[in-house]
Amino acid sequence: MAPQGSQAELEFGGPLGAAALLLLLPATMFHLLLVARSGPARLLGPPPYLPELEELWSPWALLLCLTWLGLQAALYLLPARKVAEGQELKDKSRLRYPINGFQALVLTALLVGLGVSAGLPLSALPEMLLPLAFAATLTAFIFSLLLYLKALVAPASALAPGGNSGNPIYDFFLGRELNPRICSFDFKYFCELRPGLIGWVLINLALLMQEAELRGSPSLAMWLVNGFQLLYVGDALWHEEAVLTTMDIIHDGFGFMLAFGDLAWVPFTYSLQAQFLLYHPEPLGLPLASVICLINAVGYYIFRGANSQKNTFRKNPSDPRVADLETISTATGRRLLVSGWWGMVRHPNYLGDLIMALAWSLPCGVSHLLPYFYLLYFTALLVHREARDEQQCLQKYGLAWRAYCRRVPYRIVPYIY
Ligand SMILES: NC(=O)C1=CN([C@@H]2O[C@H](COP(=O)(O)OP(=O)(O)OC[C@H]3O[C@@H](n4cnc5c(N)ncnc54)[C@H](OP(=O)(O)O)[C@@H]3O)[C@@H](O)[C@H]2O)C=CC1
Ligand SMILES: CC(C)CCC[C@@H](C)[C@H]1CC=C2C3=C(CC[C@@]21C)[C@@]1(C)CC[C@H](O)C(C)(C)[C@@H]1CC3
Repeated sequence: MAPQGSQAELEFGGPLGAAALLLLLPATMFHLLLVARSGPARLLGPPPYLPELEELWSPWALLLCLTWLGLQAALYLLPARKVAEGQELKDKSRLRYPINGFQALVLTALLVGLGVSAGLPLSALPEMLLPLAFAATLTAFIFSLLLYLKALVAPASALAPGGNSGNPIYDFFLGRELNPRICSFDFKYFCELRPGLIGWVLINLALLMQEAELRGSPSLAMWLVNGFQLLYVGDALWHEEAVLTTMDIIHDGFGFMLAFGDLAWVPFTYSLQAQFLLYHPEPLGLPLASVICLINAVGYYIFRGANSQKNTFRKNPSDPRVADLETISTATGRRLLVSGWWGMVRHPNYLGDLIMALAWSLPCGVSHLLPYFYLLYFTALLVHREARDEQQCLQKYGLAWRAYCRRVPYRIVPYIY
């Protein structure tokens, strides 16, 4: 049995690490936003200047940010094509989740399309990125504070395995409650997939439109970055149910890390390549563009194949698509796949995701390190995530997990790592 509450091993360097990340993550996001629009675009140098509060704070940006959250919340509440059940909780119950994320994406696209044809100046959005990021950070901070307070009155069975150390900074950062809800509105599930991911592709689109205004038409590089990332977001929302088996939903509490990650970090840093291209146009020929498309397709094939194989297997191990795969039994009754994608490395889905991350940076050329920030950050995130997952699986499956590790020795990249 995993240790709970204050006895659980502290992650992210404990309270000190959490306090440092509380400051470092927003600072990095603002650094990237400032550097992307500067001439030298130096990832590792100092920011071109330090913005004054007037440049960051705008009541209009806050209003826009809250309207966006309100719109996505309204779309979340619309009737869903399906209601899915989550994994079994400590008290043996299962929560229910609406599966209508893709519908929200399509309806948002329709609304934005209507707005633009009625004169909505979407291409003005890139000029507002700094105050919008500030408003999103402020919203995430206040929201996390409310979540922390809400958890004070939550029953012990509703608390996450981590995030309840008793140290307020650590617990605020990691999140105390596992699935904070008001009635059937699940805040973590809502934030993980909707406002941030859809916001990200909307920012990308606005950058594409501004490039078209500036240069007559969007560049091929900008089309590729927009297309690849739209595919990624569309795929996440199409396979929305799969998020119910991720570490974030099953294990992590909902605190500043995920609230800031979902609402601010994803839309404003994941759109970095498109931001870079607006200010640093990169000529791209068709032969190189085709190679980059091929890299993205290979990454997507591995990512989707691996994620779908595991989800199908976890939902129904006798499904004909996975029934022939080799498995090993564990003491919990759940089995582990040891052939197919999951027999190649222990995290084939991470490998596919990383290959796609490379394809998103390549259209920006190799003259700057900045567009490769996502690839570097993502490698660090996935290596750390893999180690956390490994720890959790060892606790869950014990000897069977060790047998799996012997059978499949590489973690993410075959024969390398
Ligand atoms: N773009 C981004 O910023 C991010 C993207 N991601 C992506 O999210 C996706 C989900 O990632 P994440 O939640 O970290 O982890 P995974 O989807 O890899 O899930 C890990 C879990 O899968 C199960 N599992 C592991 N090995 C096996 C096996 N051999 N057979 C069957 N089940 C197995 C275990 O849970 P159990 O046995 O309990 O089912 C384990 O805890 C990934 O594709 C990742 O790339 C993740 C983070 C950030
Ligand atoms: C701000 C910090 C550095 C950490 C925050 C991490 C979060 C940004 C990520 C944690 C797990 C995520 C996932 C996705 C987006 C990023 C975050 C929230 C995901 C929704 C992206 C789309 C994928 O298809 C997915 C598998 C659904 C992802 C699930 C995990």
